[in-house]
Amino acid sequence: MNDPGQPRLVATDLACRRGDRVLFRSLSLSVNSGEALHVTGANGIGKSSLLRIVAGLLTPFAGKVASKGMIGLVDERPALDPELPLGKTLDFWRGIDGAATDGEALTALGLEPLLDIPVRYLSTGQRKRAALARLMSQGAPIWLLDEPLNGLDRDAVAMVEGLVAGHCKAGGLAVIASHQPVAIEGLRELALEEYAA
Ligand SMILES: Nc1ncnc2c1ncn2[C@@H]1O[C@H](COP(=O)(O)OP(=O)(O)OP(=O)(O)O)[C@@H](O)[C@H]1O
Repeated sequence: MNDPGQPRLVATDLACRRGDRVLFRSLSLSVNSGEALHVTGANGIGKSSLLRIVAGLLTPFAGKVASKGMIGLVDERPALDPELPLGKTLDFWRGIDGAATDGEALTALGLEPLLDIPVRYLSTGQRKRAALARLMSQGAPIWLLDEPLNGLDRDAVAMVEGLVAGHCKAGGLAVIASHQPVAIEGLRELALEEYAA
């Protein structure tokens, strides 16, 4: 039985329709504190749509999502002002999030040498790491990560896998949509398949 004080995510009988296409139907998932779920499937199958539904950014065609704990989402659109130096835009979010772990996140993600560089000049992998730093400083127990390993080199992939594993070990939970293999102990898989009407 899950402790009522711990984060939890439950989706029941979800259906998702985009345009005139049903992407999935009767999809349920449950992720408890300490667990990570890897959502896999072909391009366009609906992984990002599922994460957006779980985050409350997209209304499901059917079904419902219940969550306990704040949700943090990292996707292809990091909310980092492209004109500002990285340090300043992370400071902006730290002011809003009010969390005190930013220094830890910067070190963990190797971002300290990049703080004076405008976000628009950062490489794909650097920008991804910056978005993860913002997520870490947010202090949300529920992490929704859409392709978090895209653009990362091998060392950075291992670093992010370690951060997610550490987050779960500390009582958080994570849902990761990724084409790439994700090496996290105990990771469960939810494989999305083509929906046949
Ligand atoms: N706003 C929209 N209106 C209509 N269709 C959309 C919209 N956004 C996405 N789609 C379609 O929904 C389908 C699923 O998209 P989604 O981004 O969820 O897939 P995905 O599994 O994350 O893909 P990828 O692996 O390529 O990132 C795609 O066919 C896409 O074209």
